[in-house]
Amino acid sequence: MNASSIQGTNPGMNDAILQVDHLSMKFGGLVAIGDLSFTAKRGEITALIGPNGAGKTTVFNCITGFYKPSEGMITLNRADGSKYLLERLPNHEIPARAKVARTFQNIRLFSGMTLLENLLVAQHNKLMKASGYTMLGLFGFSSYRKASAESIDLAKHWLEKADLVDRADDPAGDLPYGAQRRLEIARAMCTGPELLCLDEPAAGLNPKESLALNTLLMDIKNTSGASILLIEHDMSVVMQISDHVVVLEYGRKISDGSPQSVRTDPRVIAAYLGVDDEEVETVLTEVGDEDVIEQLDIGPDAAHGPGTSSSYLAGPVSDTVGHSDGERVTVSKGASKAEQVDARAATVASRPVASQTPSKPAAKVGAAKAAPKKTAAKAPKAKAEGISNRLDAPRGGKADNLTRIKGIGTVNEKKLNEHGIFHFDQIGAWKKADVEAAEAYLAFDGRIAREEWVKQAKLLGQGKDTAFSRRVDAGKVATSHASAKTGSGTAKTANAASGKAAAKPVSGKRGGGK
Ligand SMILES: Nc1ncnc2c1ncn2[C@@H]1O[C@H](COP(=O)(O)OP(=O)(O)OP(=O)(O)O)[C@@H](O)[C@H]1O
Repeated sequence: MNASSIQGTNPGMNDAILQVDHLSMKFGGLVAIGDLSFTAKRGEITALIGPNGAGKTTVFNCITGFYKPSEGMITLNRADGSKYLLERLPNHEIPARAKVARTFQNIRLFSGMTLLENLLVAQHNKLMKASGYTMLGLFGFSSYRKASAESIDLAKHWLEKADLVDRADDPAGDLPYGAQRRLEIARAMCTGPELLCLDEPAAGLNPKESLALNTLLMDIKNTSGASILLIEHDMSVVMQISDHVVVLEYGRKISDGSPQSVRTDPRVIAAYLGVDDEEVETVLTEVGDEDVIEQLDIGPDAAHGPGTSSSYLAGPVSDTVGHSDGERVTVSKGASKAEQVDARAATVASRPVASQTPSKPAAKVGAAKAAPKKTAAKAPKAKAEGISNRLDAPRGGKADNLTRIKGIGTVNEKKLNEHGIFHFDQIGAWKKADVEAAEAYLAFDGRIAREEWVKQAKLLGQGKDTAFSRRVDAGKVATSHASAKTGSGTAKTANAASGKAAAKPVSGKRGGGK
């Protein structure tokens, strides 16, 4: 036993299979994860969601040993009572000893090998051990024969579960995309995990394939004893199969609870919509969800969200974050939409009771204007006007659907339009000064460059697609446009046109998979 394994100190079943305590991960000056704590319960499906760049994959990389966290503790409680501190375990030991398996955003199968071979390769360690790490396997050593037969049985078992047994002898590369995703999960299950970590398993799947995936995941949960930690942007998957949802924004936890509670959490809605502080409540009112507006008036729900003095948020997000080694790094001001909702809720909650009239959303919009205004992120108007290729109106009276650019939601598209930006080629031609000017009024410090809007816009302007625009066009991402590829219109008219798209902001994503 070493420091990473605490065998026998915790006999019996621990309710939590995974406990993440005060996890932080920084890359240079960027805090990708900041003081994150959450628990995944044994036998449950826990979803980790959040807009692009929220830090979800980084959390997975810390759990599976790809990254060593800057701070914090990740404890894996196995069913036999042993505990593993994953941040201390060498990454090659995490699957074997802690029994954690993962899949990746991009499919990593051996495409030239058959399905069966892919599943046998996953059991390589077991077979090597049975061969005594020699060539005895080749000579029919009995322990190897037995292990080999067991491996084949296990592979067949998971091929059946994944509804792929008929294609066991086909090359993996010949499978349709959705089937390849299921094969990856089957392969991970062949390693006998207690915790299965899946990074965007539904990305790029059509509705039928999504359904097959849901069925497989529910089957794993109900019959294998494995618990699942899921990163997913497809909210139809998250809401249907998750027991518990943890929401990240800019590396901080902004909500944690049942799918229903998270779905109606104003912080989550604000984070996904990507609006700025003046618009948070306006958007919620436009969304027309009385429950959400009500919550905004009475303040955060202490049962699942951060309270006013909450440790959930680990300090102000738009602030300077201290680290144990003395280094201080800055998270861009005004970055967190969730925090803006909290600030607004606190302001509204401090109003005299008589002024709180929950049945009059219009009055609440008025009250919202009393909330603190953003300061540093808001630039002088002159700077905001400084984009070189503004137009007075869209060419031919028709704007491009800018929400096909990963990072631009309906609210920001509306703002861009208001500032004379209607077309992909305009954004594609932006120079550094234009990007800065746009960031000034969008309050997006550095995000336009990080999300590569210019590069995306160039491609889209040439009539090409990006992975994200394909997701928008396939209806996988909420958009303001009736027809994803064309048209424009304001967020308001779009909400009216697309009905539920706006009323259920959590059902879309602000960006797409990598
Ligand atoms: N190796 C790295 N070096 C520097 N920055 C990194 C690295 N890995 C991630 N980041 C940054 O950390 C932040 C979180 O990234 P991460 O990939 O974890 O987000 P995510 O929530 O998984 O996003 P997505 O939904 O787009 O996959 C981003 O700003 C990203 O650019």
